[in-house]
Amino acid sequence: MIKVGVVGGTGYTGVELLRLLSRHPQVELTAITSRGEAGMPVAEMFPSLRRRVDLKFVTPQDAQLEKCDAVFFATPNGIAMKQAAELVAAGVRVIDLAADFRIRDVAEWQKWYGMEHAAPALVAEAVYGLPEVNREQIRNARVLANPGCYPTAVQLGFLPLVEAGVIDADHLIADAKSGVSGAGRKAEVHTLLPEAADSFKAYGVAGHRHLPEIRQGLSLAAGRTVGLTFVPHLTPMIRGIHATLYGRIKPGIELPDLQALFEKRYAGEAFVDVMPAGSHPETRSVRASNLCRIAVHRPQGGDTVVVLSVIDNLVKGAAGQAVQNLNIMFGFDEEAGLDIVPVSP
Ligand SMILES: NC(=O)C1=CN([C@@H]2O[C@H](COP(=O)(O)OP(=O)(O)OC[C@H]3O[C@@H](n4cnc5c(N)ncnc54)[C@H](OP(=O)(O)O)[C@@H]3O)[C@@H](O)[C@H]2O)C=CC1
Ligand SMILES: CC(=O)N[C@@H](CCC(=O)OP(=O)(O)O)C(=O)O
Repeated sequence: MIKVGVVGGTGYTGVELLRLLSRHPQVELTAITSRGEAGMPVAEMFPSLRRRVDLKFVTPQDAQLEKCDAVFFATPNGIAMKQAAELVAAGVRVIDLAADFRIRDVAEWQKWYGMEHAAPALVAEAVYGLPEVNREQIRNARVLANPGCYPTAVQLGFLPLVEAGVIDADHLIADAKSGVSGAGRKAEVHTLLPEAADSFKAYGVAGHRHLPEIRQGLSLAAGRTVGLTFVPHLTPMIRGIHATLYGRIKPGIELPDLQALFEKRYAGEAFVDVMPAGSHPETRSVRASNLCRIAVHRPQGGDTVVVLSVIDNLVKGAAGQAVQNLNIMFGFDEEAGLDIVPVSP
């Protein structure tokens, strides 16, 4: 058993972590924080956790955190970077669900996130936690940068094509749609029911902070800087991301069987399901699970490959992937606590 803490236990990814960790056979939940609700029983705020989580919220400064083997930060950007060094020095392994350690180029991070980085040295040692790419490095990570939700869906969809060098890496297009829980639990006008329901809109077309993260991952896979157009959309659903990805087949190459390429790339991956040729995966088919379902198409046998990639933003896009990373870091079965059948409907 390992002792685990969660900083930010009142948010959407925080409560999702608690749902998953409370049924994890090798985890003892030890400290769950809230700045405003310290002292309140966790199950009073989240009755879904009654009989599962028998702790009260503590403040983010609570000494219990330093006694944990691992601490998750399910907090806004810019929080983990201030607390991680102290925890790491105390022997705690840190898993950040925010973006503090995702971008290797600190100046680039500061540009996109609009703040000064408090722990550049930890950025250098942090491991980017996309298990399907970095499993070996994740095993020894002291600081784990859990990928963003859009970056998970987009990278998993593009990777087989980019690694094989079969599409024009200068002109990748990712058209992605997210449910409203992607914006978190904090009160904001654009996530109010009358604002978000029965409507559909793009945002961040001029530049979204996930663009440099996706570009970094795909550039490493391609061995050169890729060109990417990324357009996120807000859809009136609660959970889920649907990414529709477009790539131009390089002229004059001998194109491999695309279905076989994807099946081979993800053979043995517990959480990536390559659907049969011709499929149209639904976000509903991964709801509440750590799965990414992918389908690859080549419409009319033309020069464009279309990949459809779906995840639950709160699970494979956040808390589930974070637990998957914890499992790898501590040598547990990678599926421990994550053997979940998606909820449908
Ligand atoms: N929602 C999603 O789909 C995804 C989210 N993420 C990332 O995960 C992180 C959490 O997201 P989400 O759960 O949606 O956010 P929420 O807004 O729902 O929750 C944020 C949590 O952080 C706590 N918190 C806020 N400020 C501080 C602070 N200064 N110190 C300590 N705790 C603080 C809040 O608790 P309290 O106020 O009670 O202290 C709350 O529990 C974010 O960085 C987000 O970008 C990543 C992938 C997907
Ligand atoms: C729908 C929605 O608002 N989604 C959020 C992205 C999700 C998120 O929390 O960002 P990180 O993965 O970087 O932590 C957004 O576009 O800002």
